Amino acid sequence: MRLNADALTCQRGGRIVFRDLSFEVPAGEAIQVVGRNGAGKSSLLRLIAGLVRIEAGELRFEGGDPEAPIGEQAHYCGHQDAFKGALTVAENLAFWTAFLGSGKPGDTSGAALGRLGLDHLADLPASYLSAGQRRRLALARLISVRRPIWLLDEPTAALDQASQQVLAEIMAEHLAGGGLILAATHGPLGIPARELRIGEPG
Ligand SMILES: Nc1ncnc2c1ncn2[C@@H]1O[C@H](COP(=O)(O)OP(=O)(O)OP(=O)(O)O)[C@@H](O)[C@H]1O
Repeated sequence: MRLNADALTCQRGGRIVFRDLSFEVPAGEAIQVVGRNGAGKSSLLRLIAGLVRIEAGELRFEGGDPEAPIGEQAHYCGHQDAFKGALTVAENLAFWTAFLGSGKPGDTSGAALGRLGLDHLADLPASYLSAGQRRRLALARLISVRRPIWLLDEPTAALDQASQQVLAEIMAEHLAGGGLILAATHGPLGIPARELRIGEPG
């Protein structure tokens, strides 16, 4: 599998964010998207996820499912963690597992909660979670449903050292299993990654 971006241009609010951006991500590789504030790192991840329109250029996912949009073969973890505060931690993850996995049988959400150290909080309403716990719940989706492309926007934000280590292990396992990762971050990612710098003048 390989994600190919060819001369991508992204426009938001009538202004060009980046243009002619080309790169490729082979299976088993992580890309760290870096650049100044406003360079378009989040926009790039959202564009790959299918949440922002491609203004020009082309995005292809070789070896993926030709029938499915790339966004449906990707996990997108953005800045905002999408949960219903009144539902418990376990209920929120069960919802996302069914939704993202198209309701396929085999509930892997219990194991995912354990891996992210949330099993003792499973029955707590999500609104009671701390910032780092919320982020861990968002990341639990990555392993409760298997998708080859991971698009992670500042994934280590709010995570303590131990949780950053768990995330690094999960990412390394995903790469070892032939997955791809694009992560936008200002800090270290915790795994070997190739740098993709965007938004530089010229
Ligand atoms: N919904 C939107 N409508 C219009 N413009 C937007 C929208 N979202 C982002 N932008 C603009 O797109 C540009 C790129 O924003 P983006 O969030 O992708 O940058 P970033 O590199 O992720 O920044 P940061 O490091 O601050 O997170 C910015 O100039 C921003 O103002």
